[in-house]
Amino acid sequence: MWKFANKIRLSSPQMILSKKKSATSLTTNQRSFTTIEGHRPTILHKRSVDILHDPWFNKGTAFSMTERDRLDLRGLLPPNVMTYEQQIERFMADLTRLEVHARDGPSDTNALAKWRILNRLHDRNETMYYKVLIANIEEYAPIVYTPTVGLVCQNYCGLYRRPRGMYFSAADRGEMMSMVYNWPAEQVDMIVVTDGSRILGLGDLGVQGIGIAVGKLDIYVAAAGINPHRVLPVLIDVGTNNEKLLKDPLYLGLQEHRLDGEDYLEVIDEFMEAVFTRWPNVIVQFEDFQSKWAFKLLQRYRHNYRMFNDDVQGTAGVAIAGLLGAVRAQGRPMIDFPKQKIVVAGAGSAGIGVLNAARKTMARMLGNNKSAYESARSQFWVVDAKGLITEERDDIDPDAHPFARKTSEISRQGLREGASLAEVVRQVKPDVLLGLSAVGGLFSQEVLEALKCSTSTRPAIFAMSNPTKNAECTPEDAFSIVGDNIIFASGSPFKDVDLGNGRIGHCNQGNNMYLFPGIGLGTLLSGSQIISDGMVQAAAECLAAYMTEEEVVNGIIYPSVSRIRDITKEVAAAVMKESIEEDLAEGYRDMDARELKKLNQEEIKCFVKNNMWSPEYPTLVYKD
Ligand SMILES: NC(=O)C1=CN([C@@H]2O[C@H](COP(=O)(O)OP(=O)(O)OC[C@H]3O[C@@H](n4cnc5c(N)ncnc54)[C@H](O)[C@@H]3O)[C@@H](O)[C@H]2O)C=CC1
Ligand SMILES: CC(=O)C(=O)O
Ligand SMILES: [Mg+2]
Repeated sequence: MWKFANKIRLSSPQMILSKKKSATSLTTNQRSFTTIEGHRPTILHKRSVDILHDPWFNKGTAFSMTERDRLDLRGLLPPNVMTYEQQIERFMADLTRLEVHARDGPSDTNALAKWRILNRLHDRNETMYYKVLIANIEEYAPIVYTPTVGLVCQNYCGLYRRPRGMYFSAADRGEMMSMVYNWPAEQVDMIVVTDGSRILGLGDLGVQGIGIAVGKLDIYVAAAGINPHRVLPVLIDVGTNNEKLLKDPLYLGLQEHRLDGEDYLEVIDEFMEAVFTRWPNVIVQFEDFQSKWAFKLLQRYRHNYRMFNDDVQGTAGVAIAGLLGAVRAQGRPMIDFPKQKIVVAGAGSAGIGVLNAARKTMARMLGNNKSAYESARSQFWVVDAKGLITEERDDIDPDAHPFARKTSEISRQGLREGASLAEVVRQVKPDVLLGLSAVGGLFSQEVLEALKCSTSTRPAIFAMSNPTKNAECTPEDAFSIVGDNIIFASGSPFKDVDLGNGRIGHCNQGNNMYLFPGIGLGTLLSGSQIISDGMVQAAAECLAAYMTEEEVVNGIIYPSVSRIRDITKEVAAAVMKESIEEDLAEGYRDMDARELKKLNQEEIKCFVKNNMWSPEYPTLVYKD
């Protein structure tokens, strides 16, 4: 029997299959052994990701729940268990969709093919992957990040190959504290977590949203030099309200409607407790949670955990830097910012985040008192799906309430509750038109024509929604309709516009990628246990100050992506400095809080630079 057992230990399901096929040539004894063997388990000497990375044993999404528990795989795979047939169907569907994907892609028709090639390299050789990414960041950030990452998430169930990251689902309640130990890394510095409820401007993509967490962490490694062995993408699967995914037999997530209320909070609470128990110094970035939860979760956790919400806080910081750049581009000092009239289209997590931060920045410039705060409010007009938001609206969202225009004000301005964006722009003649609506083409010809009457010498257009097809307008339309003199920024990259006669209309990328890596790195290296408003503000001010006078006058208000590692280092140093000044810094490794306090600005920058990971092959030695 032991002899048999030893034989079986070396057997794989594939080997058993081949023995079965040639059963006719075996003796009766051997034949009956083969039949029994077919039902016997294959004994493994591996656990967890080592199994998933071994093509001999890997079953991918077909591991049953009991196997996942037995082999420490729970959480390492999408929650939906697939049959062999479904796996093949998914694979074949993906193969045949290849051409459609290429056509459906953004301006680069090969974008998805490039993503696949890069992804395969990522699976094979991380060092080489990040070397390629860092050296060609301008070319490949649009592939691993917006816009292509949006397409990847939309098609994730077809593209899914090797799992990357962890999945915590509503079905894992009560198990997360142990599941978290299935992740192979002893130390995790950075988690990006999403519940997939609002991926870029593409809506609820459920479990497929994990792609955005992977993409953001790629930027963390490339821009901030966070060690890739210490990052963890996480998808919390609480179901989906996307009816198409609920009906799709090949969908990899839970096929039930999203949890809500206390049930939802219980899941997120349990996840937070689990990851901070295993890795007390981890930083958690919340990403692409629908607005309904984005603010609530931020308030719930920000005072007790090292976390921030990128869409609310990172976007706000990037927008503030761009808005200040736009003031400078008009040839005015930044202190004139409180005089800017700003129309914002979109009052979700991103729009409201920007509005709150812009109002605070103005108020600080005006004296930081109650009247300054009130006066700053009157510089904003907010338009959402129902038009201009005023206090006359019945079901006004509490987060948008502070920006609802008063009836007396709007009647003076010839406006009304629900006025269209074009009407608002026509009447207000704003300095800035900023879109975070997720509605592609919202800045229509009519809206852009209306902006021609802006009272600004240099109107600014921020079409910040992602991915490319959700941008509120293209730079071509903006420059050709409003004029050559405008400032233009978009969330996803566009090419500069040729204005003729050797002149260029600069297309800036206004994306939170310029801040979140530095916020994360600065927090990590300071050892701050929370991320304060001051730290985020310091990051924004650093980005604003990064651009030279000459660049800004030429309409360049954000750095090129090729400089992202340098700007991230500066942002991280600014975040660290602020955390030291606020007495939040508890130190990192050998650098304790007292030592940190002794560092001057240059020394902080040097400390940051020295702690950024770079892709180099280490010398490897074997130790039992
Ligand atoms: N560039 C960047 O760094 C960032 C860009 N974003 C983008 O911002 C967009 C919005 O994100 P969230 O605020 O989280 O989404 P959300 O879904 O919470 O909010 C969208 C808002 O747009 C409004 N809206 C819808 N149709 C409209 C219309 N026709 N006119 C005016 N407003 C309209 C909605 O009423 C809602 O207030 C997404 O496309 C996202 O990709 C988000 C974060 C960062
Ligand atoms: C850039 C980003 O975070 C978003 O579009 O949601
Ligand atoms: Mg986001």
